[in-house]
Amino acid sequence: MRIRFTKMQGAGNDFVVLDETRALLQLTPAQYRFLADRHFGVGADQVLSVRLSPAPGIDFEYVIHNADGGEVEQCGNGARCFVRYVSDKHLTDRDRVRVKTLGGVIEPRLNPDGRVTVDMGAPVFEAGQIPFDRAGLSPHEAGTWEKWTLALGADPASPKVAVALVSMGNPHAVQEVPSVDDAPVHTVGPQVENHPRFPRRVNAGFMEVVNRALIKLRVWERGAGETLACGTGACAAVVAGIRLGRLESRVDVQTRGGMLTIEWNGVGEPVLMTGPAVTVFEGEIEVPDQ
Ligand SMILES: N[C@H](CCC[C@H](N)C(=O)O)C(=O)O
Repeated sequence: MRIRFTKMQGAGNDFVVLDETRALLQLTPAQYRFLADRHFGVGADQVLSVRLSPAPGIDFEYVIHNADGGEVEQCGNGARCFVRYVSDKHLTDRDRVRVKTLGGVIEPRLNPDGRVTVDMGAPVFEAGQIPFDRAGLSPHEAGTWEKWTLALGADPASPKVAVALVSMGNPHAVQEVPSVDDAPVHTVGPQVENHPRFPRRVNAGFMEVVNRALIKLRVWERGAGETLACGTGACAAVVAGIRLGRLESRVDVQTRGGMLTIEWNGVGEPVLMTGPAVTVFEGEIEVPDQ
């Protein structure tokens, strides 16, 4: 099957964007993996599908697949690219749209300065909330949303990490580190991602607090590995830091791919994320029938 795609990136988190407003492509997980493959396909962290919505008051549906082919609830950097895409393709004449994802309704809007702000909705804290269900807990793991101790091995003497559990529609386990440059992202990241505490896996954030208005962040993403930036991960890290009294209500997040700005005014309030959204190139590719 030959399909057209648009390659986009938001702070270096990159995407294959598919226009499904006229017809659904009905791709398989293997075909999503092919599109995301950096050697045999286009190459991306996620594949984003743009669809119309039948629901009143909702303009579009936004379907997100990770590079491993799995469908997930939310993608923040992708949401900025989403509104840039529908505006550039004249699929809407408005700068602000309401978009339904598996993880809830979000509202991205184009700003005059070319950056994009997304109302990401309100965060959810682990309290037996989905997807932080309690299945698979071993006796020596326990805690509250802000300090959940994860044993990184079956042996009781194995190393442990303390994470803050925040859902932005998709699940995040954030730990504070003295330096993101020295953080064990590629060893501890996969261990947290695949920990039995998270039956649907989890995104593993590593946050360095520089001051009350600036953090550095690296994220080992569920289903994609370390990305240059993670929008929902930036939201989750800042929300955790604010609730723990470590950060102000407006924080710049320095990622390896660029700067994001997160604003949050407290529990029950929406998280606003602002950052770049760039179209890199358009293309066509023959996708194997799998
Ligand atoms: N890997 C994430 C989805 C993409 C999130 C990230 N790219 C973002 O910008 O929020 C998950 O499995 O929940």
